Amino acid sequence: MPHQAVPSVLQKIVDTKRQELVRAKQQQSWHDLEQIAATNRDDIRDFAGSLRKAGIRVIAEVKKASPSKGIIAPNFDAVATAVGYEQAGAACLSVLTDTDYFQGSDAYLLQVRQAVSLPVLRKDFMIEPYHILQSRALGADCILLIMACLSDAQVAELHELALKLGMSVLIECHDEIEVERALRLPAHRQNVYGVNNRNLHNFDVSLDTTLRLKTLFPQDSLLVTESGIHSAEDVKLMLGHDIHAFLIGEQFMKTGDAGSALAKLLAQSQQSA
Ligand SMILES: O=P(O)(O)OC[C@@H](O)[C@@H](O)c1c[nH]c2ccccc12
Repeated sequence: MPHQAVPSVLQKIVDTKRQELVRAKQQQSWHDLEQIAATNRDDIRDFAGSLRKAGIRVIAEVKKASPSKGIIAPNFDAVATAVGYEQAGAACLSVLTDTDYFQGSDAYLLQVRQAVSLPVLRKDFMIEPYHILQSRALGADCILLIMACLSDAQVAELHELALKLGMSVLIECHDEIEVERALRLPAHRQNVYGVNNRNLHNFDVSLDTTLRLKTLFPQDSLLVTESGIHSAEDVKLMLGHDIHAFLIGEQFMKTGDAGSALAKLLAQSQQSA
C-alpha cells in the first residue's frame, strides 16, 4: 500500500475525536458516567443475540449524512426513522453519533433507544475507555471498534471494558491483517465481526471484500457485512455465502421513507432466496 502523504479522512476523524474528548471530560467526569451507567445496568438489550436469530438480520442505520456522500436525508428525523425500521422488521438499529462528519448526535441515540425496543449500536469512532462508558451511559447495547484506527492494545482494552459493561461489540475489519488482529481478541458470545465493504481511507466500495475475508473467520463467528448493500441481489449474494446479517444505511435513508425501503428489501430478498 502506498504511503499516504495526505492524512486520510479516518485520521482526521480520529484527531477530531481526541479534541472532543477533552471537552467531553470537562462536562462529564468518568465518575458521572459511572453513576448513569449504574442506573442503566439492567436496561440492556442483546444485540449479538438478535443477530443470531434465523432469517435475514438487518442492522438498520439512522444516518443523516456521511463524508463520502454529504447529506443523504435532507428531511432527517431520527425517531421517525427508527420507529419505521422497527415496524419494518429490523433486527437491530445503528445510530451515528458523530457530529462533525456524519451530522449525528448523542441525543439521537438517547431518543431512538427510548422510542424502540430493538438493541441499538452506537456508531462512532471510539478511541478511549471514556467513549465506551459514555456509550453505555447513553443507553448503547453495542459499541463499534474500528480496527483501522486502533492499536492492538487499545482494541483489547476497549473490548474488555465493553463486555464488562454487558454490551456487544461490533469489531470492524476491512482487510486481512485487521481480521487476523480481530481474531486475537478473546472469543465471546457478544463478539460480532463486521466486514466493511467501504475502504475507510479512500471510500471505494466492493462487496467482494466480505466474500474474500469471510474465509478467514472460524465457521461459528457472527459475521455482518457492512456498507454498500443496495439491492435484493446484493442480499441474496451474501445469503448464498452463508452471511445473514447486514448493516445498511444509505440505501434506506436516501429514499425519505427508510422503514418502507427496508420492508421492501426484506420482501424482495425473501423471494426465492
Ligand atoms: O450507508 P451504507 O453504505 O449502507 O453503510 C452503512 C454502514 O456500514 C456505514 O455507515 C459504516 C460502516 N462502518 C462505519 C464506520 C464509521 C462510520 C460509518 C460506517
